[in-house]
Amino acid sequence: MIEVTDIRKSFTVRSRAGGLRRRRTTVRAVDGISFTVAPGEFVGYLGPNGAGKSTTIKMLTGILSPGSGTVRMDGLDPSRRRTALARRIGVVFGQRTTLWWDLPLRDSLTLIRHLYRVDARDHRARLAELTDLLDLGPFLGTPVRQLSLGQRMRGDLAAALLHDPPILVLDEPTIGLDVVSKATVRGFLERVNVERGTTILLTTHDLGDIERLCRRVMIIDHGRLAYDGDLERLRAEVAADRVLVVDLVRPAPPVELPGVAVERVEGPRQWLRVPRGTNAAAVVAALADRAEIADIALREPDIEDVVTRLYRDGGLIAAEPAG
Ligand SMILES: Nc1ncnc2c1ncn2[C@@H]1O[C@H](COP(=O)(O)OP(=O)(O)OP(=O)(O)O)[C@@H](O)[C@H]1O
Repeated sequence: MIEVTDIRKSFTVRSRAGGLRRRRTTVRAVDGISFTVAPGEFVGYLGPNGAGKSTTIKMLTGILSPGSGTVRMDGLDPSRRRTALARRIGVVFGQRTTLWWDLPLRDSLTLIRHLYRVDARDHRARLAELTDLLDLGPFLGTPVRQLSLGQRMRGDLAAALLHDPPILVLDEPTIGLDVVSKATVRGFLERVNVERGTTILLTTHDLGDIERLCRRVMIIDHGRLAYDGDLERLRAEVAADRVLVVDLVRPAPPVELPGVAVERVEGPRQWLRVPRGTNAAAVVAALADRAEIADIALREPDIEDVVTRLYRDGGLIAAEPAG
């Protein structure tokens, strides 16, 4: 169980304000966030760059203390009980590894057994299981520095789960992975969640991760929760529109078509928002009557669109408990 109550964290940033003068500004990285993740839930944590995701994750894992508010991970306060917490949670940061760079993967995993004081027999059984699920066998003897990104990520997942923690926190676990490695990692995470009942909080920019794995999503922007609820409801209410990216032969004023809003114009390129229920082919045909088209592409909404739209429209969907 993860319980977060009104956490906040600000950073003071110094910048040059011209000449020798320096300006201090305060960045409210996390600005009053509350949520609960029940045991066995698999929740996606999304938001645009700089929204406050990593800062939240750092507070959940005890790397940073909240400026105010409380965090309880399986009942523990992460910033005060880091050692006890380490045995109850697994953490994976896609951008860096917890493995020892020069050691073969197997030795890294053995060291982790000692760190977490896992019983030797339990360790053997768990390692065998994880080796099988993540197909680690072919590279257990390879030094971590020689592993591909996908292999290393599988090694990191094994390291995070060797001590069988009830909670797993993942920060961009599929970043940079190819399609096959992504599928392996996603399939593995799904099994861990379903078969072991592990509670998982997943931060990602990859909507594919979310679609495959999470029923509930939380979206953060400017340090606040903009949405907390069902993925399907979010898609239906917010991400309904698609965007037609049109390259005209010559720059032109924003095209006027019924029901279609021009979002952006850059030289000959225009971005047209096509609402759900509007036939994109009919829009293209109407457009072709008015202007000469050089190229056209239809873009499905991605996470950034969803978040941008949530804010552009000003009407945040009220946060609601998962259900
Ligand atoms: N140590 C720090 N010192 C100063 N400012 C920081 C620090 N860490 C984060 N910030 C600022 O806090 C805000 C939130 O950053 P955070 O890393 O939590 O965002 P994020 O959602 O994880 O972004 P990304 O998707 O780019 O990883 C940003 O404006 C960032 O510049």
